[in-house]
Amino acid sequence: MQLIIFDLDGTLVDSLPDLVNAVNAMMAEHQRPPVARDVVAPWIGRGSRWLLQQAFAHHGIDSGAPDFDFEAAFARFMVHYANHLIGETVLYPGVAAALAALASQGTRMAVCTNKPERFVAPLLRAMGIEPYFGAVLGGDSLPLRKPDPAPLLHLARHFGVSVGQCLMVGDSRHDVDAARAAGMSVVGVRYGYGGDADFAQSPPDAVFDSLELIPPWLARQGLHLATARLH
Ligand SMILES: O=C(O)COP(=O)(O)O
Ligand SMILES: [Mg+2]
Repeated sequence: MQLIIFDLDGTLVDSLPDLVNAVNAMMAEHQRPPVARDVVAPWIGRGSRWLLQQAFAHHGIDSGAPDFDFEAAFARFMVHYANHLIGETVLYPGVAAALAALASQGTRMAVCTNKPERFVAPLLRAMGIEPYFGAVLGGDSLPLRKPDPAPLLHLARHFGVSVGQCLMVGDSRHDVDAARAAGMSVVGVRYGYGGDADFAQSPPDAVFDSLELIPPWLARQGLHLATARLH
């Protein structure tokens, strides 16, 4: 693989506690009780607007109603998330080691997340992994976001590689759907927010419990391809 494109939330970082803190700061502003982490988890992966809409809907608030100022609420949510960006967020086990192993093999890497772009570089920097990535796209970097293939195709073009030379790594069906639509290979991580339920709907080529299993899997794939070429 020439380029590995990583999803962020649920794949590289466990940002659920901070996203929940931001959601619940919003709920408090709207006189609603906090939402539990396991309720919020499946709402992550389709972008911040969708996450906020789900939280309002959970408490019976129609954020699409004509008299509801969703843009004002979204702006408040962005302020809360900026305040909670790196409070409790951590790298998943094995991420640092896997990125180091891939970088040492000369693999180029990028991040494609639906999280708003302004948060992505500060978060990667705080986690100590920013230097690994040659490009980063957020959910508002382009007119279309995952599951649309546009950001993945944009990254392939940016690096000057074909889609057949790209691997997407993600935790949700939106990652799988985007990769399939782009014509890229895709593997899933089971520990994130989509999990087996998402992968049953949109099956990746392989599913792993740790990113550390990806470099040896890639090596085996390379071996298989080489063997196939010999025959
Ligand atoms: O939905 C989000 O805001 C982020 O999601 P992603 O990093 O999993 O794309
Ligand atoms: Mg994700």
